[in-house]
Amino acid sequence: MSKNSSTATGTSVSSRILLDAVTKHYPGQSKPAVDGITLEIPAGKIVMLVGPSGCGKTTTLKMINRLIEPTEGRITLGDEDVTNIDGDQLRRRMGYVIQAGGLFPHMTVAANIAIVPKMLGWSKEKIKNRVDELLELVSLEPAMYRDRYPRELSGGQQQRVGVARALAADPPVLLMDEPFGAVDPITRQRLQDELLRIQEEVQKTIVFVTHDFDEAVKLGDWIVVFSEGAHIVQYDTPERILNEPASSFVEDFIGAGAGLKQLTLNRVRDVELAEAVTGSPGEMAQDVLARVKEAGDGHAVILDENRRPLSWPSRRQLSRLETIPATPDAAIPLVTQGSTLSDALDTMLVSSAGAALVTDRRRSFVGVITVEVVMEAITRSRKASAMANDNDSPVGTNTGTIEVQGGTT
Ligand SMILES: Nc1ncnc2c1ncn2[C@@H]1O[C@H](COP(=O)(O)OP(=O)(O)OP(=O)(O)O)[C@@H](O)[C@H]1O
Repeated sequence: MSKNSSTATGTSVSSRILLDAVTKHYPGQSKPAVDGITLEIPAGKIVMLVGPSGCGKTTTLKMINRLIEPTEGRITLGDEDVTNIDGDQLRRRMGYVIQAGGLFPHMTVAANIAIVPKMLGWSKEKIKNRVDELLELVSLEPAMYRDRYPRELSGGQQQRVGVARALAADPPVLLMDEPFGAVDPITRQRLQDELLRIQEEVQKTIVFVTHDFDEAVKLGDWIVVFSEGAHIVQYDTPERILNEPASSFVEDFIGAGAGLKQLTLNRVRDVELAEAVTGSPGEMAQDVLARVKEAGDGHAVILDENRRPLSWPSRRQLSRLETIPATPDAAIPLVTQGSTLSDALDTMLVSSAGAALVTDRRRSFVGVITVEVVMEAITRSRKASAMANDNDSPVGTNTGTIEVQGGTT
């Protein structure tokens, strides 16, 4: 549901973007890289641009913030034609995130995030508060990270700072070009989950380029499948693209296992979790073991004082302990309520536990998800016809100027 109103981190109103018969012809190229595209990006939604290499995704994205000038056509943001306004000014209103965050190596994390607010002449106090607020938003402890340099961060942390920087001046639009392309699959999964959580709070209009169809299904409210020349082969919801691919081109692009990909559409919070016996550090292990036996369980979840999972010992491990240690076990399979069932399944398979611990937004324990529950969900989503209401489908064609329909949302 898009809210389109004031947000948790600012007061800007999201805006619809419209590319109206936009063409990009690079000098010396025989064919246009983008061929007369008309594309509506609804306000407050995530629209994913996917397609084979060289089909014109990045060119389309960069024309929106005028890093690339269109050869023909018009682009509007809300009611405003932005084709002729100053490019620098426009880019302050559109956050831009690229692979590896694109951070300036000689500037601290705080200085990187503060670039646009400084240009806008904010006071030192306001900038400092905003930097800390954004670091919190992207799950980086401000006191620990604000004075570090990019080289002192992991790839995933750099990417988070990149997102924080793009959000700094609370722009209505975020443009993201393969932002998670350079990180390992587990970090990528976390960053995707975080983006979805942040989007729940900030409700931006997001255009996101990716090579990865699974990423498109997971993040997109809408997906545009391009062929060469940014020709729109299908512009639809992830459900409908999976269930009713418009052509064999789209089918090939989806690849094998469309049924399994449906799992990307369901989240852990949508399924029933199992309860678990819990224990605390310092308790007698035999007391915890007795509770595990009484409940007929195989394991106990050890929680810290904030109910965050520390470890997940089995009966056998408990029987070897005297008191429960406070040592965290980095290898326990953990997912959040916002994780997709597909990611949950991956986590379980990697850990071979056949189950994973589920935490909420504050990382507190809420229950256990099992492989059985995920398998049931696969059966259910196969049966469910994913016929979403298509009245609100945004416009996407390559056939010339469209009539602009009602308002900015
Ligand atoms: N500066 C340029 N000059 C000439 N041709 C270009 C330029 N930039 C891109 N192109 C061409 O335009 C087409 C579209 O490129 P674009 O980078 O938009 O594709 P893409 O879909 O983002 O590709 P990828 O997924 O590989 O990043 C390609 O054929 C590319 O070779």
